[in-house]
Parts: sequence; structure tokens; C-alpha cells
Amino acid sequence: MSAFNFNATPIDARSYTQTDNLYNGFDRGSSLFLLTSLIAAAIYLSSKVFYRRPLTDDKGNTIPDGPTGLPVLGSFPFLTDYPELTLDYWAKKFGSLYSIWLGNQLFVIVSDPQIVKDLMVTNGAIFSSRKEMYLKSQIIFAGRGITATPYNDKWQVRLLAGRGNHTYILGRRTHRRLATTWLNKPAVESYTAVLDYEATVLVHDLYYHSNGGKLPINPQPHAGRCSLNNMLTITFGMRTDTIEHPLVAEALSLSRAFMNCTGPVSNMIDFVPILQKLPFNLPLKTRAQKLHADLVKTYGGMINEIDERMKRGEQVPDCLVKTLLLAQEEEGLDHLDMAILCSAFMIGGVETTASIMQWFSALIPAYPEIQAKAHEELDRVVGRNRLPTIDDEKNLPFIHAIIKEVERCHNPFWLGTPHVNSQDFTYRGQFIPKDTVVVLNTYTMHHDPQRHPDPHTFNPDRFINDSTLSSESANLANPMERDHWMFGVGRRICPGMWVAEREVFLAIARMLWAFKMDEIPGEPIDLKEYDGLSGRSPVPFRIQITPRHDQVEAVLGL
Ligand code: HEM
Repeated sequence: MSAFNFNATPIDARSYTQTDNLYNGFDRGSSLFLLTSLIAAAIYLSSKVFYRRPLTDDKGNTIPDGPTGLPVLGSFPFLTDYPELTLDYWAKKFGSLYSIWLGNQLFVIVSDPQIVKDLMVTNGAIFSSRKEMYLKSQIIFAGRGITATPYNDKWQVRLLAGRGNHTYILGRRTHRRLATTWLNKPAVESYTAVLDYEATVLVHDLYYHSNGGKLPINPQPHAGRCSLNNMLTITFGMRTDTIEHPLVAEALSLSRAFMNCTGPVSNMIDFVPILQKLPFNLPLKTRAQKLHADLVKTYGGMINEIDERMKRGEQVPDCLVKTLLLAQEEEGLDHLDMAILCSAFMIGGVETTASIMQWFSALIPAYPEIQAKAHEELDRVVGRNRLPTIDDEKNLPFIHAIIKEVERCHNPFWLGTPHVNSQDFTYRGQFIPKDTVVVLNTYTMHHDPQRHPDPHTFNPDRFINDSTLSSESANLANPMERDHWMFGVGRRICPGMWVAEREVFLAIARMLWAFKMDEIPGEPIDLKEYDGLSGRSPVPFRIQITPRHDQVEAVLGL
């Protein structure tokens, strides 16, 4: 297969930790707390039914202990700002398996690698479903999203709300199988040249837009376009040729809107059914409906164009859409299925890898000594007459370690994409009723001082002897040895991890090869705040980049 033809409070950038924000989180949540409490009281009085499942198994084992929440709202008011810090605080108080309630939904929070493995890998047949979150699954993805749909191997029959007719909706396995044909290791091998090219364009653009390092630059939009072009090529067989191309702004804003609308613990409407049935729309619901319409218009429209070109007999590059259109009849795909699967690629594959490149660019200026060590390794292994390639990765252990450490410190998804258990399960005397939402608490695991001594220090050397790719590390028998949990776990682990790792390596290795990256005096970089409820990116920042040597221009073809 070939794909060709807010304002934040600055802190010391060397300390990436957000721990001191925990209490800010409570303070800033207090007005919201009051408001939500009033709404809750109203809902409670007007709702006759507040349903909860049996909380004990037949042997009398009860659900894991946890914080006492408020009536109706449960722990929601404590999770409005920096939820990962609150969950970390409770993990220290209640242990590695504890429960919380949000509305009528029970959650268990898992903060220990062995428990994660026991539940989500060893018992993966039970712990691999998803909750059909109201905003994300039902409204934005209209029940078709690969990330959002339950774990089943049958086609599901659903009554489409408002239309009154039955329709067949694809089971998620069909979506995952189709997605995997474009994301598995052999597929990624076939389009590594695309990732290679876009990483060069990224470095070229940083050089050009900073006027050869003379002007400060915000690398974020350039990282965004790099990831976007990779996903556009894989999904639609096209790319954007400049950062001004209208699709850049459109696609990046769709991804950002999604990240800001879909935190796993951020939307009360997901957990209080009566809020879903109000006679008027809450603003979040209106935003979700608009996002659904915009995704279908943008990506569905691009599918239509490719369809028409194919029907006219034009040559269309190999890409996911071509695969879907050719398989459409056999797989029983309708237009919405295809539009949503492509949207999942464009959301899942853009703000994620771009976020790692952005956190790297925000973090590294504070560490000149780490950059010097990386530059020495690049000069020794690659030299100055060519760019590092994917084949160099195994010989660049320090660059590899920097990337793992950025991912440990700045996982874009601290709470992952939660799983759900499809059967009652009792684990070490604690009962987890069917349909509990199971959250992988990666913030706590990434900051476990036993696994990562001095966890709040950015120290790539902790991974210097770990030559595994993260996609390989995810399969290690001993979960305590796994590098990090950024890609999730078990049967729902990110299928895009092969492409993501290659893309991120090429981008970061080349940025380091070409530039020394520094803070701008008087413009500290804020690593504490972030943008996004599900996927986190740094708030806007600027850095100074200086070409490292005379060969940079020549090698970039400038
Ligand atoms: C740094 C980059 C990325 C990160 C951190 C990331 C993270 C994740 C996480 C945490 C999950 C949920 C795993 C679980 O349930 O345990 C996931 C699922 C998913 N990711 Fe990624 N991802 C990245 C890149 C990509 C890319 C490049 C694609 C390409 C399209 C992609 C597509 C998907 C899809 C389709 C799913 C849903 C799988 C399912 O529910 O069965 N991701 N990702």
C-alpha cells in the first residue's frame, strides 16, 4: 500500500510539575461548585428516579472505597480544573483502586500497573468496552466513532433518535479492522517516506518563518501542520502546501474543539440523564451538535470529492478513503460511517502527535545541557551532512530517551480514554459492577517515585537503557517495566501508536539536529497551564531557535 502520488501564570520552566495547582483547582472550582450545587438541588427535586446499580456482589464484596461526593453530582465539582491532580490526590488517600461517582455513573480509578494489567489485559475480554458518553459518542460521533463505541463483534441495531426508523450501525470491530489496515506496522513502513518528508518540511518552515532564527517563533502551528499533513496523506491522499491553506485552520480548530468538548470527567450532561432531556439545549450540547455537523461537512465533503473523482475514472492516490469507498458495499458502510471514521483519524492523529512535538518545544529550552548532550550524539552518529532518518533511531539512545521522558512528563491524555467492563467482576475482594467506567490514572503512574525516582524532574537518562519502542514496551510481561501509559492499554490500545512514534521521532530528532532552542529573555514558558479537556496542548509560547551549524541551510535545500 502506498500513500503517495488564558492567560497563565508563568512558572520556572525547569519544573514541569503541576502539583501546586491542586488547591488552585479547588479554589477556581468554588463558584462553579456553588452554581452546580444549585442546579443539582433543582434536578434532585424534579427527578423522581436516581438509579444506581447493586453495589455488592453475591458474596458481600463491596465497591472500592473512595471520596464521598455530593448528592446527584457526586465528585464532579472537584474535577472541573486539573482533574488529574485531584485523582492523584485521592489515589494517595484511597489507594490504587478507588471509586468515585459522577451523577449516576460509577467510576473506578486504577493507579497501579499490576492492577491495570490484571484488569485491562488479563481480563481484557471484560474490560474493553466504552461508555457511550452523551456528547462524544452519541452527539459528536453519532454512535459511529471507533474510540467511542462499545466492545462487541455483532452489528448493532439502533433506533435513530428523531428519525423513527431502524438502521444498522457498524460494530466497532469493523471500524477498528478498517482503521488498522492503515495503521499497522507494515502499512506504516509503506508510508514512512511521507512522515520523513513532512518532518523535513517542519524544520524548513521553522527556519523560514523565524527568518533563519532571527525572529522568535511559536512552533505550535507548524507542529500542527506537520501532523495534519501526515494524517491528510494517509486519510485523503492529499496535503496542504502552506500554513495559510484554509484547511490548516479548519482542521486544527475542529480537533481543538473536540479536545475541549470531550474530557472523560468534564461534562455533567454525560452523567445526569435528565440534563440530556431538557426542553432547551445546554450550550455544551449546542457546541457538540455544531462540531458533529462541521466534521461531517468538512471530512464528509472531502470523501464526496474523492468519490466523484473515482467515478470519473481519475487516478486517486491510495488512502483510507479510497479503501473505504472500494469496500463500501461489501462492508455495508454508509456515508456517515466513513465521515466519522475519517474524523476519528483526523482528530486522533493530529492533536496527539502535534501535542508531543509542542510539549517538547516548550520544555527543552530550559535544558541547555540536555540539548548539548543530544547535539553531541547527533553529530557523532549522523554527522552534519544529512538529516537523521528512522534507521538512525536505534543508534540514538539519548534522543529516544528524551522523547520517552517528554511523553512521561506530558502525556496529552492523563486520563486516557476510559474503558468499561461488560460484566460484573470482583477483584481482590472489591466489586466492580458491570458498566463501571474504568479510568487509567496515568498521571499517578507516570509520577510513581518507585518506578520513576524523583518523578517531577525532567531526566531523559532514566530511559537511557530502554531501547524499546513504546508500542513494544506496552507488551512487556512485567507492567512495572513499561516506559509509560500514554497509548492506553489492552485491546483498545491506540492503533495509531506505530505511526505516532515514527512521526514524533523524525520531527524531534530533526528539530534537535537543526536548532539550538532557547527561551526568550523576559518571556518565560508556561508549562503549568494547558489547553484541552481530553487532549492537552501547551498554551501559546514563543522560543528562539538558532541554526546549529553551517550545513543546516544546505541540507534543508534553502
Ligand atoms: C502521541 C500520539 C497519540 C496518543 C498519545 C494517543 C493516545 C490514545 C489513547 C490513550 C487511546 C485510548 C486507548 C485505550 O482505550 O486504552 C487511543 C485510541 C485511539 N487512537 Fe490514539 N493516540 C495517538 C496517536 C494516534 C494516531 C496517529 C492515530 C491515527 C489515526 C490514532 C488513532 C486512535 C484510534 C482510532 C483510537 C481508538 C481505538 C479504539 O477505541 O479501539 N491515535 N489513542
